[in-house]
Amino acid sequence: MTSVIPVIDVSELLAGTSGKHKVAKEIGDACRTYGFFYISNHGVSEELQKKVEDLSIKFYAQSLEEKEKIHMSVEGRKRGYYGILKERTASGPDFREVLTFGKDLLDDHPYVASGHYKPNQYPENIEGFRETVKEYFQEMETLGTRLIEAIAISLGLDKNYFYENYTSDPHNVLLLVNYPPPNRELKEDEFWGVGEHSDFGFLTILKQDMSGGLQIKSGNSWIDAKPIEGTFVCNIGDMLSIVSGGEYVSTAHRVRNPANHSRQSYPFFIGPNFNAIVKPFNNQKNEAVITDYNDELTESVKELREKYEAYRRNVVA
Ligand SMILES: O=C(O)CCC(=O)C(=O)O
Ligand SMILES: [Fe+2]
Repeated sequence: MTSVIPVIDVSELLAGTSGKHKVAKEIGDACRTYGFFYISNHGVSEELQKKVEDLSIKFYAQSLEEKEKIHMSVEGRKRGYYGILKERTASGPDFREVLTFGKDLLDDHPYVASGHYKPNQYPENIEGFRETVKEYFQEMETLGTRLIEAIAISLGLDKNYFYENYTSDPHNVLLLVNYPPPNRELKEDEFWGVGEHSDFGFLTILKQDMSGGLQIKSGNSWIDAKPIEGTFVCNIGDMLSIVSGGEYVSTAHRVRNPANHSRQSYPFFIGPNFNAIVKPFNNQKNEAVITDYNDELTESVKELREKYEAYRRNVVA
């Protein structure tokens, strides 16, 4: 692997013009070689990105007490804030703090009704936060849909393969992440902002600020995924690698804030529907193994899955 992660201009893909197949091919090549690529001309306005950044900076500048008012554990929400060194990767606790948001599902969605899926928590003391984050989430979903279509095409599949099999009701998550500058005296620079890991979903679309610090694994060495103005960094997650039969790689990456000020990044993770069974598109043998596993599901999960299928049929109909 060379140290050049490609920058792919996706304007023709978004416009649906004749160059879109070339874009799909470039994406496919990058997915096989690096599992990472940058996208430019992605259509998400600088103004909206700046609004998200300003709000996120405002949120993190608050006291811990204020931030913990929307802690993830509030009413078992699983969405909201968690603090520095509270999350772990293989190298140890991560030196970053995180705000997480999922999709706002309707109250009659079975996962909401059953209590498995809790509503988002927004910092209501910061004006415009809810609206802006929702708008950004929506933009990321739309952009992600186009990229996933291109990935399907690049694998020789129908453009709608992922939508039909996996992403009609996708489990997407947006993080607003703050990496404070490590304090040398406290030896905080011995921690990773986020240690070596791969993403577990389908595709991640990341907006990083200009601080730097993101690295991706290449054999036994690491290459910098430097910030490039006007681009997002995209990477393949474990589940999409599985669907591709291992053809597309889910590459390990890590971050340490090199700046003497906070680094911010906003990853948007695209994952399959909650009840999806992820399997290689071209491997029947694996499919059989995974179907056996299905028999081991507990009765309560089976029941929930059936309710969900019924709900999906209704929503789609
Ligand atoms: O902050 C970044 O640049 C990357 C974050 C990341 O890899 C993750 O949250 O999974
Ligand atoms: Fe990651």
